[in-house]
Amino acid sequence: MMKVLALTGGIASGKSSALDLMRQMVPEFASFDADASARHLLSQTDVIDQLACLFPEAVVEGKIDRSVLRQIIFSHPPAKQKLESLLHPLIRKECLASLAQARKSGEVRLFVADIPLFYENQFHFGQEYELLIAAEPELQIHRLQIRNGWQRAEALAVIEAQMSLVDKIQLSKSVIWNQSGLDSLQLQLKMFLKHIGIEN
Ligand SMILES: CC(C)(COP(=O)(O)OP(=O)(O)OC[C@H]1O[C@@H](n2cnc3c(N)ncnc32)[C@H](O)[C@@H]1O)[C@@H](O)C(=O)NCCC(=O)NCCS
Ligand SMILES: Nc1ncnc2c1ncn2[C@@H]1O[C@H](COP(=O)(O)OP(=O)(O)OP(=O)(O)O)[C@@H](O)[C@H]1O
Repeated sequence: MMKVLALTGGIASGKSSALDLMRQMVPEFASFDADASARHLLSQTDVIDQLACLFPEAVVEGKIDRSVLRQIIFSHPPAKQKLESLLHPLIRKECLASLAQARKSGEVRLFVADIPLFYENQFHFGQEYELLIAAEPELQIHRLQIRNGWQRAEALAVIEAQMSLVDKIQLSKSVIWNQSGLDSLQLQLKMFLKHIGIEN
């Protein structure tokens, strides 16, 4: 029987790292990545055409400049809402299609959807389990400075636009603290998977 898990957490909390580890730990594994879905959608002509009307400065030579778009939406809440109204229904559709495909294959033991805004948007897709990857804001900022080369203010703009860690912890059924090394993350994931009946 396939288990369906929603994986969430703030920016740079370690969701992709957790997803990669689970992929290595569980042989019959399938996943959906909402950020990858958004990137794919932003390369489609019909979406680019709509964004060219909404945010002309974010379209350069017929392509979306994601860095410009990020600066627009995180400094202007109504712009963020417009982008989300366009993309979220499409991301949701892709998530449901990916889940349906995993079910149909009959070979998947664990399906994980990495949904950064799972709690902000009440992005329910038929998940049976929810797992929050938690890291404190100072560590998120540090990781973004290193991984993305961002300034502190750029990182803070995104973190402040997301639900606070405390609020997410209150909503979440399971939490993994990702504040030390990958070994600790892997160990906690192993325990979580055992808890939901997936031995590895
Ligand atoms: C703003 C965009 C163009 C920035 O692209 P970029 O390549 O710099 O970032 P990437 O897509 O890898 O996202 C990184 C992280 O930013 C955060 N983030 C992205 N969009 C949002 C948002 N609308 N609200 C709050 N945080 C967000 C998430 O933590 C995400 O994991 C892009 O994130 C986007 O298209 N966002 C809108 C779609 C969306 O809401 N995605 C989240 C899916 S649930
Ligand atoms: N336990 C850890 N130990 C050391 N580095 C880590 C750990 N977890 C994550 N990182 C690093 O922190 C950064 C963010 O991690 P990751 O990309 O997994 O987060 P994310 O939540 O998927 O990010 P985003 O929301 O931006 O897509 C990466 O550079 C990753 O290598």
